[in-house]
Amino acid sequence: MLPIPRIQHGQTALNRATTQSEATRLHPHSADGVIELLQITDTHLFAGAEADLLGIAPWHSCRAVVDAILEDDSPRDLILATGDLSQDHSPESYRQFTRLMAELAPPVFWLPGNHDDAPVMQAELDAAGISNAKQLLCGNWQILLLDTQLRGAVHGELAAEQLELLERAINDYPRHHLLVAVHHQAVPVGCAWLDQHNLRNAGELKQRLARHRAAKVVLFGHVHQGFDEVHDGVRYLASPSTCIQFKPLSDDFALDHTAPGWRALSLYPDGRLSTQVWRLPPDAFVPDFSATGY
Ligand SMILES: Nc1ncnc2c1ncn2[C@@H]1O[C@@H]2COP(=O)(O)O[C@H]2[C@H]1O
Ligand SMILES: [Fe+2]
Repeated sequence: MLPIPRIQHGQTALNRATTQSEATRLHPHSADGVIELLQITDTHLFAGAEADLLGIAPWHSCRAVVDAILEDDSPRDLILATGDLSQDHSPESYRQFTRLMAELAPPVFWLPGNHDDAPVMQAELDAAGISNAKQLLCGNWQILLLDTQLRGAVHGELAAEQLELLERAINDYPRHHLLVAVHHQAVPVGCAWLDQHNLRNAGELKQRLARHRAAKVVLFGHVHQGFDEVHDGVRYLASPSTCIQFKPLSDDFALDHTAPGWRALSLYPDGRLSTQVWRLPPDAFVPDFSATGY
């Protein structure tokens, strides 16, 4: 009798993904080894497409973002969905997400945000054939998707096993450039109300990144605004949400008058990167402030 093939941890149903040890290998489309990726974050979807979040319907704004991405047919290698995919935690809200993502060709990888119900999320994304891989090797880059969710809290924390995953990834692939994706911000973004809801043990992340000698990028969601700063040699990047935007540099909770968006990144084999925030046209899905009160 032939042995039953053993599915290794990290293996996915994706065409272009093969597995070695715990990491999932992806092969960049481009012959020169540049990795093209998109960040989509904080979709905050409900079960119902018409449901409202502070003056806009997140399904419709996410639908418009997917349409805008589809207008540009340049090849992409992967999409990172950095949490708060659901607003109401319902299985149907995750099915709304998987149906929208199914329209985009590249494989999607994900991590949970403070709003997500991780078991429901995983069940629905698994059922839709979306990979649960959290350690990717793509060309000269390693991409890690870490879980910062602390159940019941708005702020985040990296649990011991997440820190071990990071430590192991750095030890196993010291020459790969490293992109760590998380939900919560590890550096202040300048909004006092939101910076209380940060990654509480960011120091643990920073200590480990400081030991890594190749390029280092931390990509996060949660802040519903674009962000791009370098701290101690680490590039910290965030994307606008596909729904509501928070007002930059505001001490108190306030919405911004900017349109929903996403981030595109090109990761070069030598560790450089280029990146750009894209948004829907001005005034698209900007809430009526007189109605929401913010
Ligand atoms: N009016 C508000 N004032 C303060 N916090 C809020 C308000 N509305 C929503 N929030 C919370 O702030 C959180 C920050 O981003 P989240 O998307 O995690 O979800 C948000 C809500 O949990
Ligand atoms: Fe969010």
